[in-house]
Amino acid sequence: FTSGSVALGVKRGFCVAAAVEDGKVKVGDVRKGRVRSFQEIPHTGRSGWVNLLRFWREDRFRQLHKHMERTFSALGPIYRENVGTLSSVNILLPADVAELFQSEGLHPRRMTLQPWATHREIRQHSKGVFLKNGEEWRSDRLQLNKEVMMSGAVQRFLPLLDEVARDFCRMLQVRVEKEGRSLTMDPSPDLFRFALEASCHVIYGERIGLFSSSPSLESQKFIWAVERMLTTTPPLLYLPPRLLLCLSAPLWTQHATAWDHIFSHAEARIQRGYQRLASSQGGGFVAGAAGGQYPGVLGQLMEKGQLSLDLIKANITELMAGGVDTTAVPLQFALFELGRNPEVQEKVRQQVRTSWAQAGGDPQKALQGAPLLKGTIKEVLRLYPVGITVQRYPVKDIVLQNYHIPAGTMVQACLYPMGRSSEVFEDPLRFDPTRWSSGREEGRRAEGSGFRSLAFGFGARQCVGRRIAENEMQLFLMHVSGNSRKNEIRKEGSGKTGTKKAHFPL
Ligand code: HEM
Repeated sequence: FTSGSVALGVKRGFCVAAAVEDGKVKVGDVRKGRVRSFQEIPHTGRSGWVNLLRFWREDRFRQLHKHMERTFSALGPIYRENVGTLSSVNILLPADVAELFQSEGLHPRRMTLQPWATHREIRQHSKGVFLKNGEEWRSDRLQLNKEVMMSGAVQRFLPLLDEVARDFCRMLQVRVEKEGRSLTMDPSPDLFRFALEASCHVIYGERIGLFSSSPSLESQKFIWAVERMLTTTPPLLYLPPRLLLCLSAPLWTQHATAWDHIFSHAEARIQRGYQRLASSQGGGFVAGAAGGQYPGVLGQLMEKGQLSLDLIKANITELMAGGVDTTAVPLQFALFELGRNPEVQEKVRQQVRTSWAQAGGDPQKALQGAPLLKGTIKEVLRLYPVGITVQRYPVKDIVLQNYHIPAGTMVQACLYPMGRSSEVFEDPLRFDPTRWSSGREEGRRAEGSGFRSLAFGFGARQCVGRRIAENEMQLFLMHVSGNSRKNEIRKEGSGKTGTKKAHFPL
């Protein structure tokens, strides 16, 4: 992760919106050369199958972010790509993303992750918001928003995340004390446990004891299953899953088995949650009646009864699958960046300490008083985005970089190259959480600058777990870095892929 920033080879086109009228680009404008045609967009080769072969041969699936960065450098700020059965238009400038966002419609659509969808279909599981589209998606999504996105929901689940973050720090402190003066460790397994413990507490209202000296093997297996499911997804995206299923291809079998495991883990906990709630309410669910205690997202959805049990299961399983790697990996990068930028770490720590002292023990107030925590997370996700693209299918014709994009084309905002582009960010490789502070000049650097922080996607279809993830990560950093004067994070080792070890001295 030490590459240079993206230098764009082509100048930006002129005013994009002028040629679109009533959702259609005027044919005359295309013919007269005012707007260039779709076919003229620079591309990486016409044959999707030849490209797919190249991807396999050069192992590009694991380096897709680098491939995109290189391609933008070579072809400019927009290019087309066909790989296997998929075709996309790729963009990275905020003004273009803003244009895309304006044409996403009432039911925004992402690229379907076909292997995930095929798994649900062959096992006859319902789909959750991640895989649904249209009105079906919207009606589930509105229910979920109430439980995980709205400010009332955040207030309900924040104390649960705070409890898990504090316990994690206590466990770390005990380890530091046992080790003597300092502790050097690979934080990765602990971060995954932290993320799973936090997810289970918020989603099921249940602590699962992952910080004990003998955490359960079942939970470890769940973590492995999520990792296996995620690593087998990219190569499967470009091949028809049903064909692989017929051939019993090992890649497909591994993928489907990983999903089966994720489903059975969720199923067992949902059953337990159901029984717990039923017994606490004498057999029937009444909204808000679980003894006044917050019963977790699952309990809330069951109490309200607006979604069928089947849909609750589908959505809860997706929340669980989406909730572990997504926060554990950025936290690892946060430790890495804070470790190798001690002056930034000190600034964050100072702000956290002051805020903590003024917050009177209220974690939400403490977070609000320490905006550098939010800046740190934004900065980590800018440099190391979890999902490297956000895709949409515009519902009307649009013009990007002066090229005609017909409605229904898959357009991807490429987050990794955007985060490292010097056209979009000043000194892009510098880790600087203050660049997100309000009033900083840089905020106005690029046109459409509201569309520079896109790690959670945008609009009505943005990440539904966003508030859980942001608060979970910020509380973790608050407790690990600032709450105790003793915790100072140092980076140890020099692994190519980021943090090898974190060092916590007394
Ligand atoms: C750093 C952490 C995370 C990042 C960067 C992230 C990123 C994303 C992105 C980019 C999308 C697509 C949004 C779009 O199309 O505009 C998404 C969707 C989604 N995420 Fe996350 N996510 C994170 C954490 C989580 C967590 C903790 C959960 C569950 C608790 C979760 C559950 C979901 C679900 C269910 C969707 C589909 C939403 C829909 O289509 O309506 N994510 N996420």
